[in-house]
Amino acid sequence: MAFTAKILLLGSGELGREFVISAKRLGCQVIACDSYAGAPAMQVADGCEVFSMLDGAALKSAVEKHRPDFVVPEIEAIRTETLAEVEAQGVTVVPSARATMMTMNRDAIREVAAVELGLRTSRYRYAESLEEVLAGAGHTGLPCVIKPVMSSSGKGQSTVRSADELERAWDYAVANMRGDRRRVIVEEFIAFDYEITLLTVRTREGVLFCPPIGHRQERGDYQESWQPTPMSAKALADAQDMARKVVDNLGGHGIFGVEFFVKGEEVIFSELSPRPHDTGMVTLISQNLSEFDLHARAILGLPIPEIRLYGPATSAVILADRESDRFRFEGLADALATPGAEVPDAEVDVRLFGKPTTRPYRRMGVALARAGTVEDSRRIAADAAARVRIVHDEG
Ligand SMILES: Nc1ncnc2c1ncn2[C@@H]1O[C@H](COP(=O)(O)OP(=O)(O)OP(=O)(O)O)[C@@H](O)[C@H]1O
Ligand SMILES: NCC(=O)N[C@@H]1O[C@H](COP(=O)([O-])[O-])[C@@H](O)[C@H]1O
Ligand SMILES: [Mg+2]
Repeated sequence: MAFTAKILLLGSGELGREFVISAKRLGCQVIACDSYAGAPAMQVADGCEVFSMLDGAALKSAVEKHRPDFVVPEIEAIRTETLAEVEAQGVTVVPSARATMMTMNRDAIREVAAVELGLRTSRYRYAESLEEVLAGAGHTGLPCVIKPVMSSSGKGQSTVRSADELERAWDYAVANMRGDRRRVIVEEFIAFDYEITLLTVRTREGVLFCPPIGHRQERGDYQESWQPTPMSAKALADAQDMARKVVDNLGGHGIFGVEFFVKGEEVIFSELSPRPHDTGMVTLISQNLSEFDLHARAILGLPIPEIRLYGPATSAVILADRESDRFRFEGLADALATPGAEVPDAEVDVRLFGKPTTRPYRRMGVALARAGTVEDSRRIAADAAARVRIVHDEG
């Protein structure tokens, strides 16, 4: 069998699963890796390996065993020193070993954005002790947001409104941080009007943008995302300009999810993922090429003649509420029948990720909706998501 390319995927969640489908449609062979067996992307890949992505030796031996053309990170927490070694040996790390290293560490990417590129960010300080947290909050003012430098999906993150909450926020960050650096970023709380993800594709021919995605977060994790989100031409141009500067600095080819806060006409850079973004799952229904298709094409050097929005669309998450490995979904038929006759142009779809276990707030699926307006698509996607119920078999 002749494959277009061989890909080693590091992380095998829902984003990886859709990426595998896109890459396999273009004739790639994909080996999916994660720390547990039966992960979502493994179920649709050609092969799999189970090891911790933070285990450098295991990562190296997976690369040696499979000899991939591309190593494609899907999660943030990866032994990035090993990726640098792999890259030095001639394997393409997507988008680049440096990009994965910089974005895994909030302090590293913040230095690039705020200091090297001079982009507008929130005021911030780093802290490695409670004393430094107190000093940091003195610099940013209250409220402030405290986040481990290594974490994602809001883990270990809290917003502090009064000084007596700082100690709890520090303890919470330390207890939920990944990796071995006891370090947090203390950020000025931005009372933004709205926040966006600007999906930015870096290809051999240049940089392309998807229409901006708006989203709503709870506990630092996204609940719904919609596309397009209304923005002034000036704010969009500013966001695109900043996104281009950051991705050009990071280099390589692929899709990036660049996050901004917008307040009035002011656009504030927050952070970015050098890979498909969770809020970008809306593109599974909104665009001619999803963020996963775009990532695959950019990596493989295939043309992207046009990114076309089919119409306003929303993704809404389906979350679990407890820890369990004995559960099933109910209401799928009901969800797919949303919205019935009253919105004739609407389309609804569901993605269930196939995660083997539930835990509180774990994302198990998304409902997708496209309609005549963003408001209609939000309402329909929320309805459809609510109709999918996770039922637990007791005993
Ligand atoms: N400085 C801030 N001011 C106001 N809100 C903030 C600030 N920092 C973070 N938030 C809120 O928390 C959300 C999550 O923050 P952030 O993106 O930094 O965390 P994350 O753990 O990297 O999440 P993910 O990995 O899902 O992108 C933001 O999308 C925003 O809604
Ligand atoms: N914000 C990052 C993000 O959404 N990442 C996605 O979640 C998966 C982990 O899910 P899990 O924690 O339920 O295993 C990751 O593998 C990735 O697909
Ligand atoms: Mg984020």
